[in-house]
Amino acid sequence: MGAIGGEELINWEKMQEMGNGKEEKILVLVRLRPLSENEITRNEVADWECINPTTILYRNSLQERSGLPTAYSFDRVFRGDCATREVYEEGTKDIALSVVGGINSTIFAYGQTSSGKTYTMNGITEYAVADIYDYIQRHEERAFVLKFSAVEIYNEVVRDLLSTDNAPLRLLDDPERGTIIEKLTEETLRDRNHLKELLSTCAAQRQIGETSLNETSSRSHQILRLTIESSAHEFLGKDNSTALAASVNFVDLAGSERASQALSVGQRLKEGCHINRSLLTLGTVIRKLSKGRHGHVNYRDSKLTRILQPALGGQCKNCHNLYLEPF
Ligand SMILES: Nc1ncnc2c1ncn2[C@@H]1O[C@H](COP(=O)(O)OP(=O)(O)OP(=O)(O)O)[C@@H](O)[C@H]1O
Repeated sequence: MGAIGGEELINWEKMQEMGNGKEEKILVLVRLRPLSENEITRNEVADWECINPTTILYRNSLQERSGLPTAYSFDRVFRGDCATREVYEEGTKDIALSVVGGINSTIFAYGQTSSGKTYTMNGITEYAVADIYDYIQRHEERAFVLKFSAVEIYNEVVRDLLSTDNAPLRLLDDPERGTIIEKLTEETLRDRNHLKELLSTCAAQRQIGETSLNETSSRSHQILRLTIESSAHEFLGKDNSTALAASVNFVDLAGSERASQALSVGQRLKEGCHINRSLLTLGTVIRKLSKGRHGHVNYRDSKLTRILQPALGGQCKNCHNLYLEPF
């Protein structure tokens, strides 16, 4: 992504180009996690190393027959000692903020259990919300309405994270809007503190399981959706309508560990199967979309991809997505 110009948080020309499909719409970033205190105590060493801003090296010589490290390239890679602020500023800010310009966007965190997905997404969501509100404050010429909803998908069951009612929610097909979630709470936000309160509610409600890899592992996918509608206060004529509406999704995916590695049995194994199947579907959908969306895209194979279909490009012209992959 290019630099953001001057005072503006948004580079409008760039947004227009993205909306017109002239620019890359899927970016993949990798963030390495620093070793935890436990890992340091066990004398573990990191297998991965960033050698430049777009390349990481895998050097686990035990598993490499050739003994040579393998290099992998991504749109951007971040070292273990970089702050979340840096990941946000350099990798995700433009994408999160494209929502105020009327462009749908989605930021996913994908990776193995305990790789730092929730840590990274919490920080990115917080910075994005602060920037969006700062932008709104500086644009008094427009009227903004912000709406927020949040769901988790656990074992292919969808639940409302803003409701104390734990009942599963149904997905319905709307001919205009694609998949919609029946009876989902959508809060109209009063101010940024209201959103902070709702984010705390979501964190408390999210299904937490315990695995042998991470004591507070998230075994569900979480989708936080912020929808922003805006229009100019001044009427510019019906042919010059400036009304904009778009959503940004912050998606913290469940951990993708192998069943054998996590010593999973019973409920944990069932969770792992659902998680891996939905991640596989998401991967297939993203791969097909990145190749130009020819032929059938299997959104319907999991609840995760059904819910994200409008944002991923199933129904919209203006979409922009980021795949953030902590190792
Ligand atoms: N960049 C980082 N710097 C410091 N600590 C980190 C970083 N990333 C993650 N951690 C810590 O590592 C632990 C695991 O992180 P986190 O819970 O975010 O992983 P996760 O990928 O979301 O795991 P799961 O899929 O099981 O929910 C947490 O204690 C978190 O505070």
